[in-house]
Amino acid sequence: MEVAVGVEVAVEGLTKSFGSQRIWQDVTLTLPAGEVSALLGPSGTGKSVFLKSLIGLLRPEQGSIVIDGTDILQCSSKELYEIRKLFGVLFQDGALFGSMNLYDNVAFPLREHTKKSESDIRKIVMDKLELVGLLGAEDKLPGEISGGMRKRAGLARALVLDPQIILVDEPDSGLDPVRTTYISQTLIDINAEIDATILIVSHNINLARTVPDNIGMLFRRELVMFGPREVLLTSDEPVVKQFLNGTMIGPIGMSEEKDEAQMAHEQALVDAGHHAGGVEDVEGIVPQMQATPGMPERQAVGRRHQRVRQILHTLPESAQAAILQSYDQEEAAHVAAGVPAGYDAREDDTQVIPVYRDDQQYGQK
Ligand SMILES: Nc1ncnc2c1ncn2[C@@H]1O[C@H](COP(=O)(O)OP(=O)(O)OP(=O)(O)O)[C@@H](O)[C@H]1O
Repeated sequence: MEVAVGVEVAVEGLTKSFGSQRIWQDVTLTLPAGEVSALLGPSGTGKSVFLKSLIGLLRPEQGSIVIDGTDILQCSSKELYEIRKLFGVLFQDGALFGSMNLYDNVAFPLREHTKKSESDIRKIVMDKLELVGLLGAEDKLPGEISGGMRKRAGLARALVLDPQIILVDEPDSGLDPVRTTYISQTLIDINAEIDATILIVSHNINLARTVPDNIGMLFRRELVMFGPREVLLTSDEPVVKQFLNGTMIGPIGMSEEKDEAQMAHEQALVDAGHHAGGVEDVEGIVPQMQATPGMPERQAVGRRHQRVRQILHTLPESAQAAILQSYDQEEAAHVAAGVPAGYDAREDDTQVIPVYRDDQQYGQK
């Protein structure tokens, strides 16, 4: 089945400062077209700044961001305006207009950027409100609904122009774990349906381990790693390991920087039986969320597996074994669910995009 693939976002050597404060430097990564990626990192590492840079709301002083053949740091404001139409963005608080009801909020981009009739607009708005589970709430004002509903309304609005790239800033902030999972499911379903390229910024471990195809990690002003979930979830890189397990043991401290003495002290406490926090017992490759039954097969999974198979031999042996085992389990689950065998065996799939240009993306600097 030929499915349109979303747009790749290629970031190279990106550096951003505010005055003398360096936020991050030399960030290089490619968001593979049509896949879901997540950018993680402790609070304050500049994840939101990165997201805003991708749509040209903030201007990094060095590097390039190439979207659909255009470097948005070099292009004219007219070209940037066109590129922005490819995006749908969900900001942390939903960024709704407080004086407009949900219907008008969601209809806003259609009225602003298209010449569609009000009856066409109604169809699209109701469709998106249904997708995020807000049918019946169209007349409510943002101030009258919960944070989770505001977030879902923000998502509906981000989707009305059929974006090819969807940016989501902390979908979980202010939401309980169940609502967070519903939002995650919606994002996975949208990816299955329209193959959009999605970037989620978050520090939610659960989301990071179960939702994205690719994971990136910002720490101490650097992109520590960026690559397929299988690679990050089996990584021995201390920052990645600590973050994905949410423990106190590792380089990340309360105030981000931690010295050797502090690390040794904490390790000694844990060796003596103190609980380091976190969820260590579920290390490794946990199953990824799947599209809701009845949705199209998520094409991103096959493309990602193909890419990982190409670099498998470069990974530690234990990681290779864990990855192959996880693929076998996924395949078995699919067969059990009635999906035809061979779903991942697309060695000759011409849709696979050679995305990665250097080893840095896998943290092998
Ligand atoms: N417009 C701005 N002007 C000056 N400094 C800014 C601006 N926007 C962000 N910063 C600074 O950049 C740093 C990174 O902020 P950012 O919000 O991107 O972090 P984050 O990783 O998203 O954090 P969190 O997970 O807590 O939301 C912070 O020190 C912040 O104060």
